[in-house]
Amino acid sequence: MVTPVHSADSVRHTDRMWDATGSLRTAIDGLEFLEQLGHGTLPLDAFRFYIEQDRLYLAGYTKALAILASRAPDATTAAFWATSAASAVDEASLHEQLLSGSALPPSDARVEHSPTCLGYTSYLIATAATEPYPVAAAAILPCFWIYADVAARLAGAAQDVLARDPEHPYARWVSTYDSDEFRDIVSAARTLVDEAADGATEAQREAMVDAFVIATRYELSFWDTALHPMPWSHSRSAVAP
Ligand SMILES: Cc1ncc(CO)c(N)n1
Repeated sequence: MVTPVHSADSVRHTDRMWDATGSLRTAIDGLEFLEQLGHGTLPLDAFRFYIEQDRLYLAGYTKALAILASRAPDATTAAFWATSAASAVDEASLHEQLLSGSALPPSDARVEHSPTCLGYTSYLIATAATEPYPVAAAAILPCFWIYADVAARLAGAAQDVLARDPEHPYARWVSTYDSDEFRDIVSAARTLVDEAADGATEAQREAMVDAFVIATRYELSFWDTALHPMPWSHSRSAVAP
């Protein structure tokens, strides 16, 4: 029997990637933003800022997924990433509805990427375009997995919010990501990343862990900076007429 190169143990490479983010995930679990989101006590303007940034994020994420699709090893894998790109557009239209509806305070300020949002989307697009396919796939995985993990934990608290107000925008956020449908997608994405790891070199497998850690750090920062903004050191108005 031919033994595959990496079958010396049965630990999935995505488990190793997950374990490497242990301390970041502990920090995510303790985020005030998520605690308040789950309990419905998050200030509406912080949620609006998050949704505005996430709309910009989703535009970049869609492109990163489309690039990843073009680099996939076979048509089925390409179709999975391309379908995810299309789903991100649907997700963005939900954001659009939220922002134009009356649930959130109106804002006429011109929205530009926060440093975290621009850093994250630029990182995903650059990695999808220029890194080996297994590393590019690993970088995109936290977007799926961390969201499902967080939403599952927030679901209990959100039940209470939903019971009080079935239309609450925060409850809708949790139910989008804490769903069987989304869990199945996360599981399929994980399988594809494990398959990519099976065919990767040892150096690429290490780079996969690094990419997963970097993207998880951005996930943490994305929520954190919605409540505790880390704006550009100079605003646009300081340089533009
Ligand atoms: C920052 C971020 N990561 C992941 C998702 C899930 O698509 C999202 N909407 N936003």
